[in-house]
Amino acid sequence: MLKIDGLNQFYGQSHTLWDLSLEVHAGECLCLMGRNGVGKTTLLNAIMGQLPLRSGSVLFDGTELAAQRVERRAELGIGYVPQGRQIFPLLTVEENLKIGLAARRDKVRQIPEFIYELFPVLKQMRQRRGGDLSGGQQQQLAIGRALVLDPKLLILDEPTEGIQPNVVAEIGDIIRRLNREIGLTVLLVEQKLPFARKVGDRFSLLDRGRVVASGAMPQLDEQLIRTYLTV
Ligand SMILES: Nc1ncnc2c1ncn2[C@@H]1O[C@H](COP(=O)(O)OP(=O)(O)OP(=O)(O)O)[C@@H](O)[C@H]1O
Repeated sequence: MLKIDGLNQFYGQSHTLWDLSLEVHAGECLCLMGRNGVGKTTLLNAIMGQLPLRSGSVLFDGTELAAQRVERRAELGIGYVPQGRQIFPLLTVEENLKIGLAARRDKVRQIPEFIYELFPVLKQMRQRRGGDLSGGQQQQLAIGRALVLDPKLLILDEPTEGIQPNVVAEIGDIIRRLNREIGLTVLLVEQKLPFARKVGDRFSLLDRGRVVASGAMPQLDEQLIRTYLTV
């Protein structure tokens, strides 16, 4: 579904992603893992068109994204939950969710009821401002907003960062349900090992801007963890 090939990216003179190739297959949940600063967020920003690529290709469902305007990704069916959530604090929960509607391919302009079923707290708080929500509630809102456009691929950047354990578990259950029951393809950046093991089918490990190991989640063994994950 998403095929990244030979991607190189620079911040000024600093070569950050090196000949990076990666594939996310339809229907799977791929966990992109690695220590702080190895380039995980940079890769997601490059996929989302928020950073220029020096070279390489990002194919989504057969469309080359590198040449497309940023908004095209949502229109093609990529939902994105960025690091830090990026909720609009002065807009209500409902208004935040409606932002995702503009990109829907079927021109539906109403928030689908299943979003509120997945996240009942968003229904309860739909007239409250985004800035009034707790961190966990904001993360649910960010995921809800990405789902509103009815994506084929959901990309999440560390959705558990700074969130209470009970909400982390809830978010894990929801990602798993979306993936296994609805068949939504997921690309997840995650540092928490138990969470990654729970929701991921496969992993790809990044180190200094390169993919250094990939495989089925049970193949993520102690040696890989020691070499590329623990600090
Ligand atoms: N806007 C920027 N300008 C210059 N260098 C940057 C910029 N953003 C990130 N970097 C550098 O690029 C490298 C990769 O950063 P990136 O944020 O992609 O890593 P990460 O794996 O997502 O880390 P984290 O888990 O801390 O978010 C780091 O060395 C970082 O300092």
